[in-house]
Amino acid sequence: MPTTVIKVPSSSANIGPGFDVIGLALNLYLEVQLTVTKQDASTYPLNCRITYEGDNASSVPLVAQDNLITRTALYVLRCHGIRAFPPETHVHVINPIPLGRGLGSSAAAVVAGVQIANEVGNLQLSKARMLDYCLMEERHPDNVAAALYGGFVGTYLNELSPEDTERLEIPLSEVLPEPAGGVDTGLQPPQPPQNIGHYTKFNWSPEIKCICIIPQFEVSTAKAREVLPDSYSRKDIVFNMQRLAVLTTALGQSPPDPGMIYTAMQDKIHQPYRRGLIPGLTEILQSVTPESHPGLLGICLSGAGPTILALATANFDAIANHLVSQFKKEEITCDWKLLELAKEGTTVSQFQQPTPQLEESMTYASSGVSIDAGNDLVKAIKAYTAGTRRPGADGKIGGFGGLLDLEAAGYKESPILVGAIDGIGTKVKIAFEMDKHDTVGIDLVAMNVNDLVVQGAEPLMFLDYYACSKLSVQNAAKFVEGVANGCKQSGAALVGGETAEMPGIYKDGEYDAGGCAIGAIKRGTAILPDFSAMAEGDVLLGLASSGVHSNGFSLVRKIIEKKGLGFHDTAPWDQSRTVGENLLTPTRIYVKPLLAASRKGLVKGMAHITGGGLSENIPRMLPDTLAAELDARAWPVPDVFKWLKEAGRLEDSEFCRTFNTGLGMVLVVSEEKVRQATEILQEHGEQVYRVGSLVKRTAEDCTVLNMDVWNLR
Ligand SMILES: Nc1ncnc2c1ncn2[C@@H]1O[C@H](COP(=O)(O)OP(=O)(O)O)[C@@H](O)[C@H]1O
Ligand SMILES: N[C@@H](CCOP(=O)(O)O)C(=O)O
Repeated sequence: MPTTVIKVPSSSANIGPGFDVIGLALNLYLEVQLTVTKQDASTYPLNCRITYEGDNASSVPLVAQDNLITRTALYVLRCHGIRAFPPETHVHVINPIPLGRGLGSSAAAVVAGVQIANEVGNLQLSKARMLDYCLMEERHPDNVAAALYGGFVGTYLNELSPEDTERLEIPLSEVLPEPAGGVDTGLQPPQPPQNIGHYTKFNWSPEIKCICIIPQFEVSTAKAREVLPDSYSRKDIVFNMQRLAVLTTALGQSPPDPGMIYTAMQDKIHQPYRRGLIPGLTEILQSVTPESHPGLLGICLSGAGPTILALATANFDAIANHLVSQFKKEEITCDWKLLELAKEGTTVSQFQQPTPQLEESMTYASSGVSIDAGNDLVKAIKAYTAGTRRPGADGKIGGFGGLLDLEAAGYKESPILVGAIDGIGTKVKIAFEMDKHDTVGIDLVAMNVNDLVVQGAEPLMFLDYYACSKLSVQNAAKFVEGVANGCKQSGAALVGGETAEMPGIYKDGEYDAGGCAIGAIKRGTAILPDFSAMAEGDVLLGLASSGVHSNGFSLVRKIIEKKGLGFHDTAPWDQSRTVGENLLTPTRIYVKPLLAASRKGLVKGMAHITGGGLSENIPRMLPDTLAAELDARAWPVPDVFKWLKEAGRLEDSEFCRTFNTGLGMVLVVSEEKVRQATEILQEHGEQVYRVGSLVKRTAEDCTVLNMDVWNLR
């Protein structure tokens, strides 16, 4: 039996000066699971069974003619000559939107009701017509337009003909079957006029997040409208219109301008009159400014209150904690939520529930693992893997194992095989935050193939492992696109992988990834590092990194958080990109240049600078008798590292034990081969620095001289 899932976003209306005009859909959703069993009769009134979980569950009526959601559905059905729900309709509501707090719970309920009628009555209503029905009930268009269409919207109501105006102004009790009115009331309720309201969507800057401070008491919107005057002075109207015109554009600009937005969010039309309903309102609104709380853009009452909406780009906890403590002075307890714009409005989707007999016999899918999604993914990524074919491997996937013909790959004599396995650590978290999944696969390949190539091995094949809670074919396919991209850069064929759906292990929307590369070294060629060839006085060459690469991200995220930055904020060290975009820069893959140099016998050893930074990785390529001595003045430290070092107050030694500091690879080359090695590497696009030399080992295995240059600005 199919279940229809209707998801309606919450909304914040007015945003200061836009009383009854602007609405902002937010990513906190009312969900209705709707099932019609198609049996002959039902024992429930109007054939409708309601179950409810969520805010105020104990006080929400569970009778079809009383509950706002089903009453609305009934009104729409009756306008179409359908008196009751089809037997038996089960409406299961999951509602995290707090009721009566100014977050559009009633608008969400009304929109859900209209959608339910559209589904069970097969009415095929357009969204514009649904808006008419919604407006027969919620007479202000701001919340319902946002809930229905999503985004940041501006709305107006049309001037209607006198008859239509009369219809629209019919009191609610005459429109809807009144709770106590029984089955015959509202038999022929008034149809809504056509095109009661219009809306448009404004841009919304992706940096802006919505801090909602939700006091633990209700203010009914109806009551909060009763306190408003019937007319206003021209001065007050002009005050609001001036701000409103600026605000709708200012909130779409990137980066948003706090100075402009803070003033543009002020209001003289509703907030001053509602302060009697919300203790301390005026003082609380005035208690924060962009100067006192950097990151804040503006503050206002959300809808009719009592929720306070603070728009901000950073410092969310500090702003929220301050506002919660202001309410505390009035002895009011609050919750708070950090919400974001819900771009999409109401969505309707279907899922097939197991039939009653099948409910007994469980399926793999019922436990949360979808074989079909896995198959869809394999289809989606076939083209990517095919793009990685190379001599010896056809880049096809789907077999039990991935094959590679060594002879066809150019290894006539049995070679030395080298294997590497690695992950990308918590860099994936930034991919989740940015909803950008096509580059972390490159990082995964880089971490493995860079480890192979430092031994002198040519990467030949790669296999990846992607584990998640629920498979998003789209995200996983993007991830594999990145893996294939990395494979192409390093000449390895992507011969297989594993996608694991493990409900309960990972958080929704998150995943982890690992990968394994196999490479080969021709028999007779040096396996690196070549300890016996290394000598005091050998030169250390460094190759520039592309940024943080894939290590140290737990520390990076901590520093970003400590500085109150979000991943969508402009990077303080790179004004052209956001923090997240900059940090997602893929790890550089050094395979082709390093193979070119090592195959010419120009390199004695190479160190891939990963977790452990310079200090821990360089000694891994050295014999016990030799140590590395680097001069920190010899290579430029990228701006991202300068910022991280200062923002995290990192000690020099900690800095070079955690990060690559600008060098992704360090090579040992004899003095006479430095020029040739440098030329070959530069021809392959590398930036090469002479960063130090090998010295006799005493106590330290790696010393970096002149680290104080890292602290000069
Ligand atoms: N999901 C729901 N189911 C039933 N009734 C609801 C639901 N959501 C809202 N309501 C009704 O709407 C009232 C709140 O509406 P309103 O005063 O406009 O506040 P809000 O700012 O939350 O929209 C609730 O007290 C309740 O009667
Ligand atoms: N423009 C309306 C908005 C009411 O929003 P709600 O979320 O409190 O229902 C008003 O200010 O009255």
